[in-house]
Formats: sequence, structure tokens, C-alpha cells
Amino acid sequence: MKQITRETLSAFLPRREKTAHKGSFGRVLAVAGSRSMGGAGFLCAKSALTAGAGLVFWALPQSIQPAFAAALPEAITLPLAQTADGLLAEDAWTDLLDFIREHRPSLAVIGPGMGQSPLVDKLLFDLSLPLVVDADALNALARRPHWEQHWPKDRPCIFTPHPGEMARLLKEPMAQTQEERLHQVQELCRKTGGVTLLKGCGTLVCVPQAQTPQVWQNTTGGPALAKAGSGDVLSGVIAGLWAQLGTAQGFDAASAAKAALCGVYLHGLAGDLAALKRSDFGVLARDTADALPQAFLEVLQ
Ligand SMILES: NC(=O)C1=CN([C@@H]2O[C@H](COP(=O)(O)OP(=O)(O)OC[C@H]3O[C@@H](n4cnc5c(N)ncnc54)[C@H](O)[C@@H]3O)[C@@H](O)[C@H]2O)[C@@H](O)CC1
Ligand SMILES: Nc1ncnc2c1ncn2[C@@H]1O[C@H](COP(=O)(O)OP(=O)(O)O)[C@@H](O)[C@H]1O
Repeated sequence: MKQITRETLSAFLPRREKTAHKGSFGRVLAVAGSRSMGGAGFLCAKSALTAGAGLVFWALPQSIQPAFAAALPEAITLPLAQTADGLLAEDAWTDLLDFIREHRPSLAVIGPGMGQSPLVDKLLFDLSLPLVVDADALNALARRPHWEQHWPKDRPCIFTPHPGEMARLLKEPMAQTQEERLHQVQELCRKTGGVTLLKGCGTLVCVPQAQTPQVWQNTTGGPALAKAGSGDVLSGVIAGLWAQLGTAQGFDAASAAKAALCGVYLHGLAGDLAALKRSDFGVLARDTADALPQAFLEVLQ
């Protein structure tokens, strides 16, 4: 197993040319949030911008859009139809497709804070964009019978489960996931065909390869990150980095792997830096997002 270190970042971090403009760095579409979990979408969209994406679009339920558009004016928000429970509704699909045709996002990050939204299945199977599949999108996939038989393995994707989500996807007890982390991340990687994470202390990143998938282990991050919303920050960071790498190099497994490796390292480092100021107890997920610029400065030194 390889370690993800600062040297890994030197090799894989996207470049920011002097003459670049926002079109050089890709467009992230975040489909995230619900009436009770708008914060997850906020952390994800904000982190994609902070990681360097040129543009971030955020599709969210219409009732929470005004508040979050004010909280994150740098993102372009798309208010969509919602269910009585405040989840993104299936009817939102047509408006979402119209928006995609007009604004041409480079990739989508789906799932944070979506709950059991009826839109998630369509996003997973009918959206023809590279995907970062997180949180409730992973849960929706796990609920679909024999999902691995239907999943298109050649699609450029990054899967970001924590042990609970991994256990649901593999239909195994979570204790087993934690005992056999290396085996499990390889197993899910084989089933998805995409770059696959297993989050937690020493997050694993598995990169699909012709023979045995290659696994990397992260060396940053600690208990300051063990708090609600940290994962939403991570999926945003990875999406923001992939937008840049994919725009420059193409959206394939190679750019997905670089985005995931750089993303988990920078996210962990941001958590470590936030903990220096706020302790392992006091770091909020937004503090991790706010420490990302310092994490970039450290690796760019
Ligand atoms: N402010 C917000 O809007 C927030 C919304 N969130 C959303 O809440 C929804 C549910 O996500 P959750 O992850 O909370 O719920 P889940 O039910 O998917 O997972 C929670 C459980 O997973 C297990 N687990 C996770 N990481 C583990 C680790 N490293 N080691 C061992 N066990 C581990 C634990 O048993 C934990 O109780 C998602 O949509 C998520 O995006 C959360 O991210 C929290 C913040
Ligand atoms: N003890 C720890 N050491 C290192 N990283 C951790 C630790 N605890 C949590 N993390 C990281 O924090 C993030 C938590 O993600 P997740 O469980 O999805 O949270 P949420 O759903 O609340 O956003 C993951 O990136 C995980 O690797």
C-alpha cells in the first residue's frame, strides 16, 4: 500500500497558470441538501470553490435557496421543486436538465444532505456527467437490488463512502468493514469500476487497474474531523480539484485518482491546521473548509 504524502501532492496537484481564467478550472454542479440538511450542500459547494473550481452551481430545494444564496453568493444556485418533506422532488429533473444544457457543468457531486430524495436514482443512472457519489447517493445506490449488475463500470466516477455507507453497499456488517478495510475498498472499487475511498482514520483511496486495484493510505487528518459535516467538505474538495484536473487532462480514471488523492490529503491537513487553533474538540466542519487555503499554502511551499 502506498502512502499519500506531500510528494504525492507535488506530482498531482492541478496547476494554476498565470493567464488562466475561470473557464480554465471547470464547473462543478453540486446537487445537495434538503430542508433539514441544507448545511451539507453549503459545506460541499463552498469547499468546491475553495479547492479552486472556476464555477460552482448548486441545485437545492427551492424553499432553502434564498437563505443559502445569501450565505454563499459566489455559487450560482438553482432552486428546484421539492417534496412535502423538503427533499428534492423527481419533477425537478426536467429543470435540472434544462439548466445543464445551458450551463454545461464539467461534473456533478451528488448526495450530501439529500436524504431519501426521489431525484437521487435519476442522478445516479441518467445523468451523463462524471460523478462524485457521496452520502445519500451512496445510500440510494445501496438500496437498489443488485446495483452492481446495473452500474456502468466504464463511467468516470469517484465514490466516497464512510464505513457505514461501505457496509450498506457491500451488504456486510460494519464491524467487518472496519476489520478488513483494505479488502473492502478493493471490493467496492471492483464493483464500481471507479476511484473508491473508504473514509476514517487513514482514509484509503483505491484506484482501478487492469489487475489488482492500487490502494493508497492518507497520512493527514485526525479526531478534529470526527464531527458532522466533515465528509461534505471532503466531497466538495474532491469535486473542485477534479473539475480543474479534468478540464486540463480529461475526465478519466487518471484525473479522478489525482483529485481523490490530493483531496483527502488537503482535507486532512486542513483539519489538522484548524485543530492547532481550535483544538481537536472545537473544530467545526466549516473551520476545516476555512483552513483549506492554509493547507494549499503549506503544500505549495
Ligand atoms: N449539517 C448538515 O446538513 C449535515 C448533513 N449530513 C448529512 O446527513 C446524511 C446522513 O449522513 P451520516 O453519515 O450522518 O449518516 P449515516 O447513517 O450514513 O452514517 C453514520 C454512521 O456511520 C458510521 N461511521 C461513519 N464513519 C465512521 C468511521 N470512520 N468509523 C466507524 N463508523 C463510522 C457510524 O456508525 C455513524 O453513526 C447525509 O446526507 C449527510 O450528507 C451530515 O454530513 C452531517 C451534517
Ligand atoms: N479520527 C479521524 N482521523 C482522520 N480523519 C477522520 C477521523 N474521523 C473522521 N475523519 C474524516 O472526516 C470525514 C467524515 O466524513 P463523514 O463520516 O462522511 O461525515 P459527515 O457525513 O458528517 O459529513 C472523512 O473524511 C473522514 O476520513
